[in-house]
Amino acid sequence: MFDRYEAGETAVLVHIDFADEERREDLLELQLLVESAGARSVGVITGSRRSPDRKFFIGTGKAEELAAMVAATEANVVIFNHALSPAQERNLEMVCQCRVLDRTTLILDIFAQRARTHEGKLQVELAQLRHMSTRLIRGWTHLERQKGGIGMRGPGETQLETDRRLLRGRIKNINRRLEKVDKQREQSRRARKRSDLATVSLVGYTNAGKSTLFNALTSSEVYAADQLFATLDPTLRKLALPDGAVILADTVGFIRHLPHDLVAAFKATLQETRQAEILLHVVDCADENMTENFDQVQSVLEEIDADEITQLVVCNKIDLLEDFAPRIDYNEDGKPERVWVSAQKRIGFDLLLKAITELIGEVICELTLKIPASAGHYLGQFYRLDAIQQKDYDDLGNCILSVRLSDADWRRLAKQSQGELEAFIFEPSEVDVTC
Ligand SMILES: Nc1nc2c(ncn2[C@@H]2O[C@H](COP(=O)(O)OP(=O)(O)OP(=O)(O)O)[C@@H](O)[C@H]2O)c(=O)[nH]1
Repeated sequence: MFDRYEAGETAVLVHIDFADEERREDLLELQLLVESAGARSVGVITGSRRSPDRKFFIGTGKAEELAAMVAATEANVVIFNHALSPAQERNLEMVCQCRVLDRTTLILDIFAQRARTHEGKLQVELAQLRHMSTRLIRGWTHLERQKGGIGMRGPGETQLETDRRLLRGRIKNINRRLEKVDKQREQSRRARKRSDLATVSLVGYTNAGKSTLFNALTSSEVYAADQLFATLDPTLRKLALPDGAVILADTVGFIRHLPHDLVAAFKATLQETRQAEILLHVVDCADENMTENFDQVQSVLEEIDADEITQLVVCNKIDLLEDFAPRIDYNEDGKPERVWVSAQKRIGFDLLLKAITELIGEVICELTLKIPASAGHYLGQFYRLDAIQQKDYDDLGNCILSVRLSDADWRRLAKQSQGELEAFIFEPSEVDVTC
């Protein structure tokens, strides 16, 4: 990280307080993000507004104040804690005479630095290219083009100079390669399902301690660092439980207002989350923004249709709380709801494994359905989930289907069918089955 500081990327940060909760960001988090990107903050401009100014996002007076601070500090980049329109970026660059980046570009840059696998790199490149394509029209020529620096790193950095036609070609090419990787991933997921091991996916706000927990539980060496988004690619390991085993998946850290392009680009990674039987939602219980971060993660989970999956909240970093012993909190149905641990100090792991074991028994559902020929389209849905254990037909042409799938998948399908699938549940002994 130090060589990045030596590279001398100095930034003036701009943070505006909005009354509107939807637009509100956290200044401390921006500072962490900037640090994670390897830059050094040399000044901060703050203010409050009802809504963004069309031309500069901040008002004209603030824009002048910003330009003066850039000149005084000799900063080489301005970073906004908000999403800017291409026109606002261009106008601000004219006034400040330096590069101006928005929050999306900053997050994409961090992702570009951290991506480790082929798939992760492709996903980041795709998101960067999409973001860039909205900004290609602007007059870059008035600014000195330096190689490197925030927003210019990563696989897509040379693409700014290419025309839209080339950019579109590149996007198409990446999409094709990603589709291929996606298929391979799907195959390995199916193989995993066949092995009958449930998948437990770690989710959580960035820096909550997922990778540390993943490493400690599986004794592997996934990159864990006190930087945001140290994890970008899902990593899978077998985790032994007191009676059995599960697949543990480490996934990307979430953040509020995760750029939409990024959610789209990371679809495959998040898909891993969607298909898990249990989510371990890791929270940093020593962080004062704990509740807010928790809600942000929940809303991303909703967005990717993963909010129906059974969750166990892992309250991590209890070593930072005073006099705190590990424990399991149960809900009124007697199911484990929260476990208090320290991933770094390896405290409370026995309780965590106990809680996962207790939940695993509840999350797989096995059913037999009698599906009439007229509702044959449901079969494809079970095939796609690789949930079919046995398939027979009775004399009337009804399909007698034994399925094994996660409780969350079943609930999702049942909801989509508006109750029809539930009406097909039956006891096999009721009919005379002929193969
Ligand atoms: N004190 C303390 N620090 C912890 C604990 N667990 C993790 N950390 C620290 O928290 C920081 C973030 O941990 P990571 O495991 O990289 O977090 P992550 O959730 O994987 O982060 P992303 O990759 O950004 O999503 C690191 O500096 C860890 O050493 C803990 O139990 N106690």
